Amino acid sequence: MPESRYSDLDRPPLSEAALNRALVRPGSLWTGVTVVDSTGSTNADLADAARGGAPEGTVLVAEEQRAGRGRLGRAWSSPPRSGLTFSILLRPGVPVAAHGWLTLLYAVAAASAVRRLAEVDVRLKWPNDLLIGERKLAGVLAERVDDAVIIGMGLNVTLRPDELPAETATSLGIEEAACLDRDPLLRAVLREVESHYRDWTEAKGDAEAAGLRSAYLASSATVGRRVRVQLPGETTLTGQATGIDHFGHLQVDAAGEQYTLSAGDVVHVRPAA
Ligand SMILES: O=C(O)CCCC[C@@H]1SC[C@@H]2NC(=O)N[C@@H]21
Repeated sequence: MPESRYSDLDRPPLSEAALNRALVRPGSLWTGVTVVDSTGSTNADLADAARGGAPEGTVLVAEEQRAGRGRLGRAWSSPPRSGLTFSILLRPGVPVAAHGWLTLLYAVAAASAVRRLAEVDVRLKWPNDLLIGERKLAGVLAERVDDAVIIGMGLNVTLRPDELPAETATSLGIEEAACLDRDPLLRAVLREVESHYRDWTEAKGDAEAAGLRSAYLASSATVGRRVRVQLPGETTLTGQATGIDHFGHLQVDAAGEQYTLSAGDVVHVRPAA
């Protein structure tokens, strides 16, 4: 893996004031952006805030997380100011059955923003990992708290190879991306999330009508591939990923048997024949 060109000196802090000026406006989804130096987990903090009645559109960004949470009980870690670790609070007034699409919506929006600003080819591993090639650039974690949904994202920006949690991960610095400035990256992701979220809520959670299903499929690195899926528990399923259903679930053909998966850890085995 090539060395990153970036050092700790290239890790300036985020500006809370600038982010609020850019994002919090009349009619905007975003109601306030808070940047903290260090916390356990921005998802956990916003879950507490949601229980306390915090409004939709609350954004919490941490320069450092000491107990960042990942999908399937994993951890998410990155050195201070080397990535973007942030969460948003939504209170979607659409049927709960459609909420499965929220993480996919977030991944589509983030991929589009990063692609545009950083000029890298980002694709999505189901359900919501952002990949460059086969390496993970970012992950998304959604958690429900009563009628609220907290969605957190970790995006590797200037991490060096020795700072990555695994050989299967990467960062924008390592990929020699056109933008390594976290302020515009964060703004672009949140603006894109807002736009997709508006379309989706106006379509009452119908991903087809909102154009979300086709947008997800266009960015998918999983559909059409042979996959091995670690299901919750000890079960593994190997087969061909054939599509995404009405609920955002992955459809897999395993030796002629059709499966629909709502959760799981996907490994891309090899390209589709
Ligand atoms: O790929 C994954 O497993 C999801 C990772 C999500 C990490 C982010 S970082 C900000 C937010 N706060 C957390 O504790 N987790 C998410």
